Amino acid sequence: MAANHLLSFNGKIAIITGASKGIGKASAVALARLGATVIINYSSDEQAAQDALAEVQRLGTGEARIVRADAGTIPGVQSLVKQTVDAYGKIDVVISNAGVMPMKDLEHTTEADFDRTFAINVKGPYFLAQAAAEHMSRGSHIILTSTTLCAASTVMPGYLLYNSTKGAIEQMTRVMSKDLGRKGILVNAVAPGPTGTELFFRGKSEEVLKTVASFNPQGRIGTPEEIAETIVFLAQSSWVSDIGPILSPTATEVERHRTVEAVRHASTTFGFFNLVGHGISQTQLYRIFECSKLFFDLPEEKRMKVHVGQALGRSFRGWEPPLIQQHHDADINFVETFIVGREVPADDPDAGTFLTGPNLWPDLPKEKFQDIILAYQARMVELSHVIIRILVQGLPEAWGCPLDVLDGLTVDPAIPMRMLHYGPVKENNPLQFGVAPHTDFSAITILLQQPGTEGLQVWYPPTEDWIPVPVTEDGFVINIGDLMQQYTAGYYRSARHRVITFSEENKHRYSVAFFLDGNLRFKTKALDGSGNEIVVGEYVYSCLNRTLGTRGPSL
Ligand SMILES: O=C(O)CCC(=O)C(=O)O
Ligand SMILES: [Fe+2]
Repeated sequence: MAANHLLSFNGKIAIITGASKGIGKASAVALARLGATVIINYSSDEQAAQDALAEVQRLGTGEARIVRADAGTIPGVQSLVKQTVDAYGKIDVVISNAGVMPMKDLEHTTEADFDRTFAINVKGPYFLAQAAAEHMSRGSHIILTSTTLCAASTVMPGYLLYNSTKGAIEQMTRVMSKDLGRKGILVNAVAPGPTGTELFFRGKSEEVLKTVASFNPQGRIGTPEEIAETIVFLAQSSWVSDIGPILSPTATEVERHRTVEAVRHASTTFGFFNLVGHGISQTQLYRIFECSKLFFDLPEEKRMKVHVGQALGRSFRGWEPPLIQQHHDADINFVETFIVGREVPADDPDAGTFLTGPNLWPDLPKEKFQDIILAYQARMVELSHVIIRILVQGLPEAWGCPLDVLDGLTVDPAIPMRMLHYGPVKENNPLQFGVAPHTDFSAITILLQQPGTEGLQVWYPPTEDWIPVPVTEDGFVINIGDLMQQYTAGYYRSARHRVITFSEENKHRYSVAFFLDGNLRFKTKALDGSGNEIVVGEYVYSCLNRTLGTRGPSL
């Protein structure tokens, strides 16, 4: 599993401009080390490109090829894209790294200097993004290169022209991320400070280098490898987090740290991520859908026997027909649900209290239904414990949270699990949702989507867009719920999401949403120390009551 994680760029195609030297070369090597196929673009130094190619090939992990093209011209970037797509059929990562750094102040800039510098540093990246975007799918990345103005601006008038181009790149990044965000392509920029590349050393005296190094908080000039690490981080698919290294006893600290970082990044940015590397076999995973089908195929009178109204007291479990739970008065939710909770015997003193009690089991063979569902549920409790700990490790260090700070959540937890069935919806009515826009009340939700179906979408505020959440084979969708957002004072985002299953075909969709609400008596303040204590039971009760409207069972 650890090895698998190390090769997290397996099958990914990355174009890197100006990759024969410096930061571009270091990025090509770093990505190839993780399994990527790298397109090493260069414009003039054939020997350096061959050396970079050889270095990548020596790794024996990723593939590579060199492509000569002038990354500062439109025909150049178009040819680069064409050669890549002809060979590999797609592009996953574009790193616009090629650049020039002439020393030109206002007085000494000629029109030719201006045009050439803007062509390589701005025009090339602009049109490369344009040419590449149509071959890039959701979750792919474009990374542009800016520059950092450290401390009090260290930029001397001599770099007026160069820094003008980098200013353009920064604005381009902001707006292009919105433009391409609509297609799910992520656009970022790295802004290295003084970095020890050949381009940087050119024309600088020892003395100048010393002065520049002193501007850096660490008193030294950075290395291309350090910048490449950031580029690799940005190029990682933010939707997918592999928790293999957390579960594997042989994984290194670096690998574990990478998982924590990926989860932290996704949870602060989207509030959603795909989780793989959980170690649960495909057979065990997908058997739960056979249970769903068995149940929802039962005739209505058999489903009625386990109607939520039959559940003991306020334990809230059993069959919930469509239309009960509503998030807004006007919306219609076309989903029916079979709810299973933690099995608490009827003679337990707490049985019948909120979310606590025995499950209602329909007239189906125990070994084909109940046993499989409870085994799945047990795995989800274990998995939720692992995820909670990863999330705790991703919290700001300044909060000083011990690893087990939220462990109490997973002790005898309230775990309503909704086995969901969306019948065919053929009418395209904007108010007709599988599930209307909402956030979950839970700490976290572990969702399993049926392969081959679609419909789940998440709201992404920066681009004000609903983004489809793809089904990852063998993967879970994890989302941060309201309770976790409260605990982390908003550091992790509880993201709005919805389900739309409208389709011309007669399509059913099944999914299973496991909500870790947590131990109902567990209480803590927000982990940054702010606010009042939150008691899980009280919190979830108030959230649930809000959405049930007048049609829900009284709790
Ligand atoms: O079915 C799904 O994919 C999501 C369901 C959901 O968001 C929910 O039940 O809270
Ligand atoms: Fe949800």
